[in-house]
Amino acid sequence: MSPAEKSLLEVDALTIRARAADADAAPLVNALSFSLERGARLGLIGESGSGKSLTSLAVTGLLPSSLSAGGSITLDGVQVVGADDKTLRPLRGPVASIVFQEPLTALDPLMRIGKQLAEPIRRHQGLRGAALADAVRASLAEVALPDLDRIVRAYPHEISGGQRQRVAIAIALASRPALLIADEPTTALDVTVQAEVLRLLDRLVAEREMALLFISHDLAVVSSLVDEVVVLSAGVAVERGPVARVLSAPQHEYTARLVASARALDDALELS
Ligand SMILES: Nc1ncnc2c1ncn2[C@@H]1O[C@H](COP(=O)(O)OP(=O)(O)OP(=O)(O)O)[C@@H](O)[C@H]1O
Repeated sequence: MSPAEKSLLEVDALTIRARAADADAAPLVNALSFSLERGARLGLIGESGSGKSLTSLAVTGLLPSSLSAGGSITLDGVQVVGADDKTLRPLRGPVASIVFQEPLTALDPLMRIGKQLAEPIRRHQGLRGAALADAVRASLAEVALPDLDRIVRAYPHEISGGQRQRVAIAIALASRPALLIADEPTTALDVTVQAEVLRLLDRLVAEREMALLFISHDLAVVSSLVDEVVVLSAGVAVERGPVARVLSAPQHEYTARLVASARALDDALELS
Protein backbone atom coordinates (compact mmCIF):
# COMPACT_ATOMS: atom_id res chain seq x y z
CA MET A 1 0.00 0.00 0.00
CA SER A 2 1.42 3.45 -0.84
CA PRO A 3 1.57 6.13 1.92
CA ALA A 4 -1.30 7.98 0.21
CA GLU A 5 -3.62 5.00 0.76
CA LYS A 6 -2.63 4.48 4.40
CA SER A 7 -4.49 5.91 7.38
CA LEU A 8 -3.29 9.35 8.36
CA LEU A 9 -2.52 8.05 11.85
CA GLU A 10 -2.01 4.42 12.69
CA VAL A 11 -1.24 3.47 16.33
CA ASP A 12 -0.44 -0.20 16.76
CA ALA A 13 0.26 -1.86 20.13
CA LEU A 14 1.71 1.36 21.58
CA THR A 15 3.29 0.69 24.97
CA ILE A 16 4.89 3.44 27.06
CA ARG A 17 7.03 2.79 30.13
CA ALA A 18 9.11 4.88 32.50
CA ARG A 19 12.75 3.87 31.89
CA ALA A 20 13.41 3.91 35.65
CA ALA A 21 10.38 1.72 36.52
CA ASP A 22 10.70 -1.84 37.84
CA ALA A 23 10.54 -4.46 35.09
CA ASP A 24 7.28 -5.84 36.52
CA ALA A 25 5.55 -2.42 36.85
CA ALA A 26 2.47 -1.98 34.65
CA PRO A 27 3.19 0.16 31.55
CA LEU A 28 1.75 3.71 31.57
CA VAL A 29 0.15 2.97 28.19
CA ASN A 30 -0.40 -0.69 27.40
CA ALA A 31 -0.78 -2.16 23.88
CA LEU A 32 -2.97 0.69 22.64
CA SER A 33 -4.16 0.53 19.01
CA PHE A 34 -6.35 2.87 17.01
CA SER A 35 -6.31 4.58 13.64
CA LEU A 36 -7.60 7.78 12.16
CA GLU A 37 -8.42 8.41 8.52
CA ARG A 38 -8.12 11.79 6.83
CA GLY A 39 -10.97 14.04 7.94
CA ALA A 40 -12.14 11.65 10.70
CA ARG A 41 -12.67 12.65 14.35
CA LEU A 42 -11.71 10.46 17.29
CA GLY A 43 -12.00 11.16 21.01
CA LEU A 44 -9.59 9.68 23.54
CA ILE A 45 -11.26 9.78 26.93
CA GLY A 46 -10.39 8.67 30.44
CA GLU A 47 -9.76 9.91 33.94
CA SER A 48 -6.71 11.87 34.98
CA GLY A 49 -3.61 9.68 34.74
CA SER A 50 -5.12 7.22 32.27
CA GLY A 51 -2.41 7.89 29.66
CA LYS A 52 -4.16 10.32 27.29
CA SER A 53 -1.48 13.01 27.22
CA LEU A 54 1.36 10.49 26.94
CA THR A 55 -0.39 9.06 23.89
CA SER A 56 -0.71 12.49 22.25
CA LEU A 57 2.96 13.26 22.95
CA ALA A 58 4.04 9.88 21.57
CA VAL A 59 2.11 10.50 18.34
CA THR A 60 4.25 13.55 17.57
CA GLY A 61 7.47 12.04 18.96
CA LEU A 62 7.50 14.43 21.92
CA LEU A 63 7.74 11.94 24.79
CA PRO A 64 10.28 12.99 27.44
CA SER A 65 13.50 10.98 27.34
CA SER A 66 12.68 9.43 30.74
CA LEU A 67 9.95 7.41 28.98
CA SER A 68 10.31 4.74 26.32
CA ALA A 69 7.77 3.79 23.65
CA GLY A 70 7.31 0.40 21.98
CA GLY A 71 4.97 -0.71 19.21
CA SER A 72 4.32 1.35 16.13
CA ILE A 73 2.92 4.78 15.31
CA THR A 74 2.79 5.90 11.71
CA LEU A 75 1.87 9.43 10.70
CA ASP A 76 1.20 9.75 7.00
CA GLY A 77 3.06 6.46 6.53
CA VAL A 78 6.19 7.54 8.47
CA GLN A 79 7.26 5.57 11.57
CA VAL A 80 7.37 7.87 14.63
CA VAL A 81 8.48 5.40 17.34
CA GLY A 82 12.26 5.55 17.56
CA ALA A 83 12.50 8.22 14.83
CA ASP A 84 15.14 10.95 15.06
CA ASP A 85 14.40 14.68 14.96
CA LYS A 86 15.27 14.95 11.28
CA THR A 87 12.51 12.45 10.43
CA LEU A 88 10.00 14.03 12.82
CA ARG A 89 10.50 17.69 11.91
CA PRO A 90 8.67 17.58 8.55
CA LEU A 91 5.73 15.82 10.25
CA ARG A 92 5.31 18.35 13.06
CA GLY A 93 3.14 21.10 11.68
CA PRO A 94 2.14 20.08 8.15
CA VAL A 95 1.02 16.58 9.15
CA ALA A 96 0.12 16.96 12.85
CA SER A 97 -0.18 19.99 15.15
CA ILE A 98 -1.08 20.00 18.84
CA VAL A 99 -3.15 22.42 20.90
CA PHE A 100 -2.37 21.94 24.60
CA GLN A 101 -4.53 22.51 27.67
CA GLU A 102 -2.59 25.56 28.81
CA PRO A 103 -2.10 28.09 25.98
CA LEU A 104 0.83 29.71 27.76
CA THR A 105 2.89 26.57 27.03
CA ALA A 106 2.58 27.35 23.31
CA LEU A 107 3.30 31.08 23.63
CA ASP A 108 6.49 33.01 24.29
CA PRO A 109 5.72 35.47 27.13
CA LEU A 110 8.22 38.01 25.78
CA MET A 111 7.07 38.15 22.15
CA ARG A 112 4.17 40.13 20.73
CA ILE A 113 1.27 37.97 19.44
CA GLY A 114 1.65 39.18 15.84
CA LYS A 115 5.30 38.17 15.72
CA GLN A 116 4.61 34.75 17.27
CA LEU A 117 2.06 34.01 14.61
CA ALA A 118 4.17 35.47 11.78
CA GLU A 119 6.99 33.00 12.41
CA PRO A 120 5.08 29.75 11.61
CA ILE A 121 3.15 31.44 8.77
CA ARG A 122 6.44 32.56 7.17
CA ARG A 123 8.00 29.13 7.66
CA HIS A 124 5.09 27.07 6.39
CA GLN A 125 3.47 29.35 3.84
CA GLY A 126 6.61 31.18 2.64
CA LEU A 127 5.09 34.66 2.95
CA ARG A 128 7.05 37.90 3.54
CA GLY A 129 6.42 41.63 4.08
CA ALA A 130 2.92 43.00 3.58
CA ALA A 131 1.57 39.60 2.48
CA LEU A 132 2.82 38.10 5.76
CA ALA A 133 1.27 40.93 7.83
CA ASP A 134 -2.04 40.40 6.01
CA ALA A 135 -1.89 36.64 6.62
CA VAL A 136 -1.25 37.21 10.36
CA ARG A 137 -4.37 39.39 10.61
CA ALA A 138 -6.40 36.95 8.51
CA SER A 139 -5.47 34.03 10.74
CA LEU A 140 -6.35 35.99 13.89
CA ALA A 141 -9.67 36.92 12.30
CA GLU A 142 -10.23 33.27 11.41
CA VAL A 143 -10.12 32.31 15.09
CA ALA A 144 -12.66 35.09 15.72
CA LEU A 145 -10.40 37.44 17.66
CA PRO A 146 -11.72 41.00 17.87
CA ASP A 147 -9.71 44.22 17.89
CA LEU A 148 -6.90 42.93 15.68
CA ASP A 149 -4.78 46.12 15.95
CA ARG A 150 -4.46 45.61 19.68
CA ILE A 151 -4.06 41.82 19.65
CA VAL A 152 -1.26 41.92 17.04
CA ARG A 153 0.79 44.21 19.29
CA ALA A 154 -0.16 42.61 22.64
CA TYR A 155 2.02 40.33 24.75
CA PRO A 156 0.38 37.06 25.91
CA HIS A 157 -0.31 38.39 29.45
CA GLU A 158 -2.22 41.35 27.97
CA ILE A 159 -5.02 39.19 26.52
CA SER A 160 -7.53 36.86 28.19
CA GLY A 161 -7.12 33.10 28.64
CA GLY A 162 -9.75 32.39 25.98
CA GLN A 163 -8.01 34.79 23.57
CA ARG A 164 -4.67 33.12 24.28
CA GLN A 165 -6.15 29.72 23.41
CA ARG A 166 -7.51 31.18 20.15
CA VAL A 167 -3.99 32.44 19.34
CA ALA A 168 -2.55 28.99 20.17
CA ILE A 169 -5.11 27.45 17.79
CA ALA A 170 -4.14 29.95 15.06
CA ILE A 171 -0.47 29.00 15.55
CA ALA A 172 -1.30 25.28 15.37
CA LEU A 173 -3.24 25.87 12.14
CA ALA A 174 -0.57 28.06 10.51
CA SER A 175 1.16 24.96 9.15
CA ARG A 176 -2.13 23.73 7.61
CA PRO A 177 -1.99 20.35 9.41
CA ALA A 178 -3.84 17.30 8.14
CA LEU A 179 -4.35 16.23 11.78
CA LEU A 180 -5.13 18.48 14.72
CA ILE A 181 -4.47 16.98 18.16
CA ALA A 182 -6.37 18.88 20.84
CA ASP A 183 -5.24 17.83 24.33
CA GLU A 184 -7.84 19.11 26.82
CA PRO A 185 -7.90 22.43 24.93
CA THR A 186 -10.69 24.00 26.97
CA THR A 187 -10.10 22.55 30.44
CA ALA A 188 -8.29 25.67 31.66
CA LEU A 189 -11.08 28.01 30.46
CA ASP A 190 -14.29 29.02 32.18
CA VAL A 191 -17.51 27.40 31.01
CA THR A 192 -18.87 30.04 28.60
CA VAL A 193 -15.46 30.58 26.99
CA GLN A 194 -15.08 26.77 26.75
CA ALA A 195 -18.24 26.52 24.66
CA GLU A 196 -17.06 29.27 22.28
CA VAL A 197 -13.65 27.70 21.77
CA LEU A 198 -15.23 24.28 21.14
CA ARG A 199 -17.56 25.77 18.52
CA LEU A 200 -14.56 27.45 16.92
CA LEU A 201 -12.59 24.18 16.80
CA ASP A 202 -15.60 22.36 15.38
CA ARG A 203 -15.96 24.95 12.59
CA LEU A 204 -12.26 25.09 11.71
CA VAL A 205 -11.87 21.31 11.62
CA ALA A 206 -14.89 21.07 9.29
CA GLU A 207 -13.85 23.96 7.02
CA ARG A 208 -10.31 22.70 6.59
CA GLU A 209 -11.33 19.04 6.41
CA MET A 210 -8.78 18.18 9.09
CA ALA A 211 -8.70 14.99 11.09
CA LEU A 212 -9.18 15.56 14.83
CA LEU A 213 -7.80 13.61 17.78
CA PHE A 214 -9.57 15.15 20.74
CA ILE A 215 -8.35 14.27 24.21
CA SER A 216 -10.49 14.93 27.24
CA HIS A 217 -11.75 13.62 30.54
CA ASP A 218 -15.04 15.40 29.85
CA LEU A 219 -17.60 13.25 28.06
CA ALA A 220 -19.98 16.10 27.29
CA VAL A 221 -17.21 18.00 25.53
CA VAL A 222 -16.04 14.98 23.55
CA SER A 223 -19.50 13.92 22.45
CA SER A 224 -20.19 17.25 20.76
CA LEU A 225 -17.06 17.08 18.62
CA VAL A 226 -16.18 13.52 17.62
CA ASP A 227 -17.76 10.52 15.92
CA GLU A 228 -15.88 7.70 17.63
CA VAL A 229 -14.25 7.33 21.05
CA VAL A 230 -11.60 5.16 22.65
CA VAL A 231 -11.91 4.89 26.43
CA LEU A 232 -8.61 4.60 28.31
CA SER A 233 -8.32 3.27 31.84
CA ALA A 234 -4.89 2.94 33.46
CA GLY A 235 -3.26 2.96 30.03
CA VAL A 236 -5.52 0.26 28.56
CA ALA A 237 -8.26 0.79 25.95
CA VAL A 238 -11.27 -0.74 27.70
CA GLU A 239 -13.95 0.31 25.22
CA ARG A 240 -14.33 1.91 21.81
CA GLY A 241 -17.09 2.71 19.36
CA PRO A 242 -19.43 5.42 18.03
CA VAL A 243 -19.76 8.15 20.65
CA ALA A 244 -23.58 7.97 20.86
CA ARG A 245 -23.51 4.20 21.50
CA VAL A 246 -20.74 4.42 24.10
CA LEU A 247 -22.63 7.15 25.97
CA SER A 248 -26.06 5.54 25.82
CA ALA A 249 -25.03 1.92 26.34
CA PRO A 250 -21.54 1.65 27.84
CA GLN A 251 -20.30 -1.93 27.79
CA HIS A 252 -17.49 -1.60 30.30
CA GLU A 253 -17.92 -0.82 33.98
CA TYR A 254 -15.26 1.94 33.87
CA THR A 255 -17.08 3.69 30.98
CA ALA A 256 -20.38 3.38 32.85
CA ARG A 257 -18.77 5.11 35.83
CA LEU A 258 -17.45 7.94 33.62
CA VAL A 259 -20.92 8.39 32.10
CA ALA A 260 -22.61 8.35 35.51
CA SER A 261 -20.24 10.90 37.01
CA ALA A 262 -20.66 13.20 33.99
CA ARG A 263 -24.46 12.97 34.46
CA ALA A 264 -24.16 13.68 38.20
CA LEU A 265 -22.08 16.77 37.42
CA ASP A 266 -24.63 17.92 34.83
CA ASP A 267 -27.45 17.50 37.35
CA ALA A 268 -25.51 19.40 40.03
CA LEU A 269 -24.86 22.26 37.61
CA GLU A 270 -28.54 22.44 36.70
CA LEU A 271 -29.52 22.64 40.38
CA SER A 272 -26.98 25.33 41.22
N1 LIG B 1 7.78 11.61 32.69
C1 LIG B 1 7.07 10.70 33.35
N2 LIG B 1 7.68 9.74 34.10
C2 LIG B 1 6.97 8.81 34.75
N3 LIG B 1 5.64 8.72 34.75
C3 LIG B 1 4.96 9.64 34.05
C4 LIG B 1 5.64 10.68 33.31
N4 LIG B 1 4.69 11.45 32.70
C5 LIG B 1 3.50 10.92 33.05
N5 LIG B 1 3.64 9.85 33.84
C6 LIG B 1 2.58 9.00 34.41
O1 LIG B 1 1.89 8.37 33.33
C7 LIG B 1 0.49 8.25 33.63
C8 LIG B 1 -0.32 8.81 32.48
O2 LIG B 1 -0.11 10.21 32.40
P1 LIG B 1 -0.89 11.16 31.36
O3 LIG B 1 -0.33 12.52 31.53
O4 LIG B 1 -0.85 10.57 30.01
O5 LIG B 1 -2.36 11.09 31.92
P2 LIG B 1 -3.67 11.82 31.39
O6 LIG B 1 -4.67 10.76 31.14
O7 LIG B 1 -3.33 12.73 30.27
O8 LIG B 1 -4.10 12.65 32.66
P3 LIG B 1 -4.35 14.22 32.84
O9 LIG B 1 -5.68 14.48 32.20
O10 LIG B 1 -4.36 14.42 34.31
O11 LIG B 1 -3.20 14.91 32.14
C9 LIG B 1 0.28 8.96 34.96
O12 LIG B 1 0.21 7.98 35.96
C10 LIG B 1 1.49 9.83 35.11
O13 LIG B 1 1.82 10.02 36.47
